[in-house]
Amino acid sequence: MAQYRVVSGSVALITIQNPPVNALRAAVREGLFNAIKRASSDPQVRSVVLSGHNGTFCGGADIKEFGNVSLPGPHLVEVFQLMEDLVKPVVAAIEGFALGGGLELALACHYRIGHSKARVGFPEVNLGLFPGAGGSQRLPRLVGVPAALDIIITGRHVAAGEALKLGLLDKVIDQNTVDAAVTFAKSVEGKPLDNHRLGNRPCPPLENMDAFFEEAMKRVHSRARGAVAPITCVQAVRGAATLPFHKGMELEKMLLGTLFNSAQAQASQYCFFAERAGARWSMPSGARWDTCKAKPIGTAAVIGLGTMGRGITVALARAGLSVVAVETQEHQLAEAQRAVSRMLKGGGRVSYSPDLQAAAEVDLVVEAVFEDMAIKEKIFKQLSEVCKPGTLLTTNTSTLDIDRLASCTRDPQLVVGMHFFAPAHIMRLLEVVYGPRSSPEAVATAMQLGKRMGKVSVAVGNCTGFVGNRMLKPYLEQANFLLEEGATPELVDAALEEFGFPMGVFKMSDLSGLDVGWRVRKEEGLTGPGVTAGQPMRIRHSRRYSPLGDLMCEEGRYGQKTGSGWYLYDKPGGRVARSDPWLRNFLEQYRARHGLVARRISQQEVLERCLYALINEGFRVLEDGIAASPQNIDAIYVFGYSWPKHRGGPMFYASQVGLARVLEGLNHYHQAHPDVPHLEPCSLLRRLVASGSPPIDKWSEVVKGHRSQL
Ligand SMILES: CCCCCCC/C=C/C(=O)SCCNC(=O)CCNC(=O)[C@H](O)C(C)(C)COP(=O)(O)OP(=O)(O)OC[C@H]1O[C@@H](n2cnc3c(N)ncnc32)[C@H](O)[C@@H]1OP(=O)(O)O
Repeated sequence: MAQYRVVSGSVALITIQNPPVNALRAAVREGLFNAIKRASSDPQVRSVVLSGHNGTFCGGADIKEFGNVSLPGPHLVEVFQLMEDLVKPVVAAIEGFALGGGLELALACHYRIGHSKARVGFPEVNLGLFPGAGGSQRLPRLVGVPAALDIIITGRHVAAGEALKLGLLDKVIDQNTVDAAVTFAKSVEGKPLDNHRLGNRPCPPLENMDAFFEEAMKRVHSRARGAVAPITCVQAVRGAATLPFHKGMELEKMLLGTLFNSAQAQASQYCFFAERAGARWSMPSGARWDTCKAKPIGTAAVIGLGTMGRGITVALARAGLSVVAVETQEHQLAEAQRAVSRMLKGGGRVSYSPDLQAAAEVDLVVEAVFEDMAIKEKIFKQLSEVCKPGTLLTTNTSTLDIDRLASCTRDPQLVVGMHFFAPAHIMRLLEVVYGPRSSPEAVATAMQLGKRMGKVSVAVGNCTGFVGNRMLKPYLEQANFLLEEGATPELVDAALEEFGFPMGVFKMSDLSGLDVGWRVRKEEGLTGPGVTAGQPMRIRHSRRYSPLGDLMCEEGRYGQKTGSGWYLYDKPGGRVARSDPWLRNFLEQYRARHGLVARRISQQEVLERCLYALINEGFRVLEDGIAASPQNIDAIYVFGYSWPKHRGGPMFYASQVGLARVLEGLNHYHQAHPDVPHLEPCSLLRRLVASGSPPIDKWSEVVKGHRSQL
């Protein structure tokens, strides 16, 4: 786990060996501890170089170990202190990554030499923690409080060049880092080390320290959306700035104790693994990630250059593909060309054409035109004739039937959905949608392409809205029903924002445009002149329906783009939402017209109705085999719908709340609203509760049992 050998006559070279990222699990900590002791007592050794096997210094503490009540082996703090106290110089040779505990390890060394491509950082905040093995105390002493706080709070990866400027690295080199570190170690043998022991150094002084920390705390409170870890980061760094090292370490230990087994830390760490679980996809046919090969993709075409098409073009170009961007409307094409060039800052290989024929020779097409089945069918028919044999035809539809599009083509097995999220070049999620005829190779190719674009890709089955939008529907529906019953957009949004969403459902709807859902509802036959004539306004397909969104659109209130929606904006395109007296009147008149009596609605009811309805649909998605696992659903929600990471995604949240409580809540609300089928607890949820509410990683056993009885 920690290889020890003496090189160049006097240098103990200690190499951490725990692939793939050399995480500091118990055996590694033990190995390091013993290796340092050995170097200390070996008379031949006058200096030490610490490195990581296979070009990676260290990815930090082993997150998989965190669930253990008592961690075996020596504690990291103990290992690092032993290293810092060594009387022989220790040089960290940093290649690849030094993250979290890996950077803390490097900070306990006396010198740090990094490769020019190396990255360092403290991503613990993303795991609901902070650098609690000395990092919060040593980093400010090395680089100063403001830089340290920024690195610790953001969790960002710092490139070697910047780390050198900050003084975090002593040297950056392009050649073999270990060789350079060995040479350097020999050059400092026998020299005094006191100033290189960060625990001995005071923090560089900071003017207006109180004001600095007060401001930092205010900023963190406003951005953390209820997450505790960022607040603890500020408290710990303040300790470093004001306390002697050993006192700071005591504070750090106390603060880490409050986080380590907290619900938020568990949720965030669950998200870390859920993010990666999507890569191990499988299809109901048994096809899997490790048995299917992706086709090589060098060129792609994007059809339709609205907002989504432009973002997709940028994402593909940034991934190194040569892209043909097609838009039949000349004016839109010219505008898109300007916008894409701006986003790519002149880089990328993109050509533009008004003609679909330009897609003839590409390896893959992403269709991103208007959400209208007839238009998409026509395009797929044309693409099938125009493109060379073997071209993968994908669609960015957010709800429509992939199989219907596939049936318009010569090779339906080459058709999959690639559902991006706006803005497509920024949002991390990609839903890869397979229909009954999509080939495993097509899925593997889309998944691989998602990875190249840096996306969190999740393979899902074909149904209306796939996973994300299918679950969103009951959530939006509840929000509208709550307005009918007496809530305001402000009340609903406040409850959801307090829960941790960056934006409540109505602000989000104003941002994305109310007309988008209106168009989908028209397509689904839920609204439109031909549909509504002679029908009761609040019932569709024998169930409760809220026409509020349709009525708003009929008034021309599409949200931010028109200057009014659920809120009022100072101008079309304005961003600052203000309460709108018009809307209050509108809701009052609507309720009066339909004999609805407004009642007081609590934030708890808002949360339970919106979130439980969404979660209930998540169970149905699992039941139907549309998502392969709750982890996949949660990744979709965290990376596509901004579900707060510290709540772990909807299915994890349900497991934390308690499945029995969710079931009870749904039963309660369904009794109160029997005309709302989305509130009726689904059978998988009932079965899970009947099986004693197993932990989330055991749900699949109940799902399998459930499916085999279908
Ligand atoms: C004794 C404990 C005392 C408490 C001390 C508290 C203070 C210290 C805390 C920490 O150090 S927490 C950990 C901080 N480090 C991180 O957050 C880094 C996490 N890893 C990454 O960001 C990335 O993995 C990477 C290092 C940038 C590499 O990225 P890459 O894309 O190359 O690979 P991945 O697919 O992400 O990972 C490969 C494989 O490795 C698993 N893994 C990665 N890091 C860890 C880890 N720190 N612990 C355990 N496992 C890790 C990851 O899950 C992948 O596994 P598979 O999915 O392939 O099974």
